[in-house]
Parts: sequence; C-alpha cells; structure tokens
Amino acid sequence: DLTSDSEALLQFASAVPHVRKLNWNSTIPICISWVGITCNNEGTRVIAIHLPGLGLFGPIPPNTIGKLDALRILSLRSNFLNGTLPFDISSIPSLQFLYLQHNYFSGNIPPSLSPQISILDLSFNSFSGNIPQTLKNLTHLTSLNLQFNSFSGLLPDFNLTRLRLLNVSYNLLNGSIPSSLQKFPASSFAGNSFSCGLPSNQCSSLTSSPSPSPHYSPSMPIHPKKHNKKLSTGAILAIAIGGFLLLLLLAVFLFCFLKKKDGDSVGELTVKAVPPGKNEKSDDFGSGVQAAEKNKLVFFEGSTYNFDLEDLLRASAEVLGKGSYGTAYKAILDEGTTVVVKRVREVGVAEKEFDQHMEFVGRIGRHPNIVSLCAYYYSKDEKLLVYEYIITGSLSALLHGIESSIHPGTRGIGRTPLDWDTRVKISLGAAKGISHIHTEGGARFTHGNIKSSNILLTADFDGCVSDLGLAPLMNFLPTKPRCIGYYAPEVIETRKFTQKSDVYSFGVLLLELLTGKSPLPSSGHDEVVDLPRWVRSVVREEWTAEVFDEELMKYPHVEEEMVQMLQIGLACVARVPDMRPSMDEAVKMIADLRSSDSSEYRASSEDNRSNVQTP
Ligand SMILES: Nc1ncnc2c1ncn2[C@@H]1O[C@H](COP(=O)(O)OP(=O)(O)OP(=O)(O)O)[C@@H](O)[C@H]1O
Repeated sequence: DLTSDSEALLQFASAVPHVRKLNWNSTIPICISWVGITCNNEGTRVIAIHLPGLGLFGPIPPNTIGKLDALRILSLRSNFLNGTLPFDISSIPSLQFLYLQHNYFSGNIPPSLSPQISILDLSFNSFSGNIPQTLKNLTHLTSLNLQFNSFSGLLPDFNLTRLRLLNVSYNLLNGSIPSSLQKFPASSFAGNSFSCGLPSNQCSSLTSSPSPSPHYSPSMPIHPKKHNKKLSTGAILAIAIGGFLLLLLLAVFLFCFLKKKDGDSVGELTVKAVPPGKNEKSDDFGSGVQAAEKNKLVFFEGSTYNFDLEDLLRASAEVLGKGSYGTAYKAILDEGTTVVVKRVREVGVAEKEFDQHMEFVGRIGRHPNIVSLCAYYYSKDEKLLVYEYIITGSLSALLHGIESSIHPGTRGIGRTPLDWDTRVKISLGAAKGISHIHTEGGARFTHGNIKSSNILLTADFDGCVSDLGLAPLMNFLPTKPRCIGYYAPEVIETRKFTQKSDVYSFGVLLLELLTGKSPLPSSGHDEVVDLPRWVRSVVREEWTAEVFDEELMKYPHVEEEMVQMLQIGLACVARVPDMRPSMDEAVKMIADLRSSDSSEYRASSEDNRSNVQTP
C-alpha cells in the first residue's frame, strides 16, 4: 500500500546520496508533494518515479525501490549510480518503462525482467556479460537501447514482433547478426566485432568508420578543380597588366627589403608588444621572406582580403603567443584589416607537398566553426600562414582568465564568468567544426591539436576551431606539458593522431568547460594534469558537486544538462579508442542536451502527475 511505498522510498533516499535535495518526508502527502513521484488516480499506490539528473550516486540497495510492486515507470537516467542493478527492481511485475541510461551501472543484466517491459534503456553504462536470452520473453518490448556498454558474446535472436527500436552499438559483441534483427539499420550494430550477418556490403561497414571522402595524407597529390570556362580577351589583358604591376611591386619591395637588411633597423614590421613574463626576442615574421620573385603570398579561392605580401610585411604586429609550432602575431594592415600571421617552424614537408596540403586545408576549412586560413607563404627560411582574426580570443583565455601559454593553469582575476548556455554553445560549435574536419577530410585526416587555446570565439561566442592542418605538416609531436594534457593515451604511445584521438582531446575540452580546471600544469609545476582521471576518480569514488566549476552552480536548473554533458565528456575520453563516439555522434549528443526533456525535473516538481510516460 501507499505506506509501504513511502517507507521504501524513504529508505532509498537515505541510502543513496544525492546532490539535489529531495523534499520527501512523511509529514507531506506523497502523491501531491513528493518530487518525482506519481501515484495512480485513486492515490493509493506509487506508479512512477522520475529522478533524472539528480546527482544520485553510489549503488541502489535491494529492498528499496524494488519493493514498489505497483511501479510502472522508473527513470533514474543521467545520474552517477553504480554497482549492479538489484534483481528486485528489474523484476517488479508491473514495470513497463525502465530508463537507467547515462549511469555507471556494471555487472550483468538480471535474467528475470518484468514481462510487462515495453521500453528498456540501459545505454551509456558499464553493463557487461552476455545479453540474456531471456529478453526473448519480453513480448511487450518496443524499444531496447543497450548502446555504449561492455556487453560481449553473441547477440540473441530476439524475434520480438513489437520491437521498433534496437541499439546495441558500441559494445563488445561478436558473431553474426541474427536474421530477425537485420531489419534494423547498420548504426544499431556499429562499434562491435560482428563477423557478418547483414548483406556483405553493410556487414563490412559495421566495424569501420564511414569515410565519405578518400583517405588523405599530406603526400597525396591533390588535383585542383578544373574550370572549363574560357577567359575573355579583357580578362587576359587585365591579368597581363596585373602581372606587370605585381612584378613592379615586388621589385619595389625587394629594393626596400634589401635596404632594410642593410642596416635600416627602424623597419615598420616590428613586434610592438611583448606579453609580460615572456623573454621574446624582438623578431618579426617577415625576416625570413626571400626576395626571389616566385615566393609570394598565395590566397585561397573565395578570400575577400585585398592585400599583398608587401602590405603584410609593413603591418604593425604584436605577439599573440608562442605555440608548439611557432609564433602567432596579430597584424594590423594599413587599411585597418586585422589578420593573424602564424610563423611556423620545423615543417616536415617540402614545398610541393606544403602547397598541396594548404590547398586541401583551405578547401575543407570553409565552415562557420573553423577559423579560415586566408593565405600562406612558403620559402626555405620562412613559412607564414595567414588566418582571419577572431575577435573574442580563445576559450582558454575566457575560461581561465589569462593566456594559458603565458601563465599555464591559473585562473585570472577579474575575468567575466562564462555562463552555462555560452559553454554549451561553444562546445557545440567546436564539435561541429571538428566533425566537419573529420567528414570532409576523409577517415585519416585529423586535427591533431584540439585544446582550449585552439578554440576561438566570435563576437557571438560561437566556437571556432583554429590551427587546422598544422599538426599533420610537422615532423615532430609536441611533447610540452601544455599539449600532453589533451593527448589520448594511444597518442603518447604511438605518436600518431587519429580521429578518435581528436575525440579524446575534445572530451578533455568538455571536462575543462565543466570543471573550469585546466589540463595544463600550474605555474612552476611541469607535471601533466590528467583531467579525465581526476574527474573519473571524483565521480566514481567520492562524488560531490565539487566536480563542476563553482561558477556554474549559481545557474538554476542546469544540473541535469551538466550531468549529461559530463557523460558525453567521459564517453569521449574512454581509454579504448573504439569505445569513444565519433565527432558526428558527439555533435548529436550535445545538440540533444537542449532537445531532451531537461525540464522534466522541473515539470515533475511542479506537476507530478503529468508526463508519466516520459523517460
Ligand atoms: N586567428 C586567431 N585569432 C585570434 N587569436 C588567435 C588566432 N590564432 C591564434 N590566436 C591566439 O594566439 C595565441 C597563440 O596561438 P598558437 O596557436 O600559436 O599557440 P597555442 O594555441 O598556445 O599553442 P599551439 O601552437 O599548440 O596551438 C593563442 O592564445 C591563440 O588563442
């Protein structure tokens, strides 16, 4: 009866710690006032429990929720529950909807499940063992979601006529896909080791990532698109005159340049500002430019900029920072245009390959969430990359207050706090940018240096990925502590980047956004901060709200989204690369944060009779 239901719930609340308060107590009416509880129309039994994103942590003891034998809906999704799922919960005879996704449950699925179950969602947990054959008996089952667990062995032949949704992707399943399940899309089975079962063409696509465009490596020749249009006589004349003027300009430039080299030390291109704390040599990005005519600034198709190499070398420049691959300068040209010039060093490819690579990067880098590469210059002694200037600076600067490359690991005084909505927007933009790079670049093309100082922000706080195409050009793997904190474990071992290692770095970035902590060493200490390990240990062992950036705790009703984002971040930093989602999946998961019923908790607090079938 209702009394025993309320006693079981109070036992659950006292045994399972939770971050958000529950107003459950025996002095207020359970059916009207208890948060997350729904009773039947007569008010005699509890029929639904909705406690998503409440910060519940630890195992669920038996003889608590399992005693509610009139329960139809149980939603404990997006919490930090761990341990095995008590038998008495899964076998509640009336249970129809069980939502336990995004927790840390482990062990086997109990073999005896309620025969009434219609929706079973155990995705994003650590369940293991075989998927029980007894699932075949669940004739009411319409949706079964087991993705992102560690289930192994064969996939049983369910043959359940009502089953409309099945997802067993990203487990450790093998063998073949039973014929009764072959009606489901290939994505339902991705990320396993199925030998076959689907028609052979689909079968082979199950284990490998999609590669919409051909594999790419910097040494692969790239053929620019051929244009069939013929040039008019006027155009030919214009090109000829333009060419002549260009030659003239270069000659003037050469003259000035040589004059400058000859002791005219008051060159216009000087480093005007050197950041505090840096002992920057007063060099500039033009000193290695060769006078030879063939060396010129190459602009990309569609670039709207209207300056030449001479303008650039005349610009006033200020050091933005010294990165792993070289120094970045903010250059303000005469007509007021501002660009960023990166002077890169230790390029590991010859000029031809450099040109091909740049053509490729310029082409795939056209996306609102990627910082545009406008032009480049190559000579033996100088390699310059010209990017659009992104006004709001980097996520690292915004999150930690000052440039991480200058004072790594510290949070600046007087910085403006970054609210949750902005953090979600930035992470979605960055995810879209990386996903675009992976999709357009081909399965082997990677960014290779995803980190918060390479996520730049527009005036509208859209996240844009910078430094595209730099890492694959280099003949070394930066091993400075400020890079290593973002590297996937396999990158340290193999010294090779993959798309899954980009996903890992993106996961570290999400954890950085959530915790406000930097995976960089703090001033004076050079040791690498393993942010994923720290978050995992706090979450699994002694979880407290402390895991989240304290700045975020003041925003109301965001905990559930924060918990879900934490789950996404942790999925991205899975140690086994194949267990990480693709960037495309990460984009969908982040976008779903907003479309998912994040107001459920609020709704159930306000009207706990509504939405009884919502997970
Ligand atoms: N296009 C840009 N617009 C505005 N700021 C930029 C731009 N590109 C780089 N920066 C800023 O310039 C600084 C130096 O960048 P750079 O990429 O050279 O070094 P880094 O990001 O610290 O390290 P790494 O070389 O490993 O990426 C960083 O603070 C970065 O945010």
